[in-house]
Amino acid sequence: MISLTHVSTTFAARGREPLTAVDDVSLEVPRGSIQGIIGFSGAGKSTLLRNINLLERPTAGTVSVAGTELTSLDDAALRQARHQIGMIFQGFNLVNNLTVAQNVELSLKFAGVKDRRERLRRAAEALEIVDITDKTSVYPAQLSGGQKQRVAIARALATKPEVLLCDEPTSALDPFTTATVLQYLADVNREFGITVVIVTHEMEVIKALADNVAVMEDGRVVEEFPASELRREGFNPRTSIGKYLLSDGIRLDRSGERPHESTSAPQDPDAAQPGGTHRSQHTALAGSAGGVR
Ligand SMILES: Nc1ncnc2c1ncn2[C@@H]1O[C@H](COP(=O)(O)OP(=O)(O)OP(=O)(O)O)[C@@H](O)[C@H]1O
Repeated sequence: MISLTHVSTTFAARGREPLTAVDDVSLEVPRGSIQGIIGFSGAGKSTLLRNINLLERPTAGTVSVAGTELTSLDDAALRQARHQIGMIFQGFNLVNNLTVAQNVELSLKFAGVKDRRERLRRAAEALEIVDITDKTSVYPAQLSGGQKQRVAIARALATKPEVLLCDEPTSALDPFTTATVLQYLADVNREFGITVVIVTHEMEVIKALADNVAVMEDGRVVEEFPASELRREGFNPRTSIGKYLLSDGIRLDRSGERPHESTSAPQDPDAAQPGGTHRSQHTALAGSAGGVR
């Protein structure tokens, strides 16, 4: 369904060293599956996600979605093809001076649905999918974070996309609301067969939702595995960053020792514990992957 072949994205700014955010990534996402992309801050996850709908055009490589090679399309054809790809963001990106219904209707307007009644009907239908029909006339400021994300999901679904790209969709939400939003994403994947790609730094999100996992570091996909592996006892990710991401969340060093910084990735994060070595992994990873949230 989604096929990335040798995709690279380099940002070049005058007076600065070019920065390769995505470095020669090839990835296949099967139709109807949920692909998780995980990695530390700065690993290139968001850039790779934005490469899929060409919100960020890769500097090299090809991107195909549903059999169409997006990287070969002209601007008009690309605008049309993008209607097959919905996207939601960490910050929801709703238009504050439009009501909930108008926010969803706007995406249909952009998609070229000319008839207003048809737009309103489809907006209501999309809002029903995420059970938020009681809020159609309110403004985003009157909604909770979880409600805003549900409206954003409705807006993304209104054009009946085949693919839904999710950029840290639950990072701004509490755990309970996170579970609710993930449930809606799981439901739309199952009910409508929508292929989902979700970027997150939260392993819990990957465990709950993904079928397949890609681990990114320094712009590269360094490891891929089926998410079911995460539930298998004895599963041991191949790379140190994969192992680290599997570890049990935040553990603070209370020893008072402050190991000197290393710029290389840890060799054996399983060995982290307790009293000192863990922080050195944080600093080591911060050096190699741009920091840990
Ligand atoms: N438009 C841009 N111009 C220049 N550099 C950029 C741009 N967008 C991203 N970068 C850089 O590319 C690298 C990868 O960024 P990206 O946002 O893709 O990482 P990420 O893994 O999604 O991080 P986070 O989890 O913090 O969002 C970072 O070093 C970032 O500063």
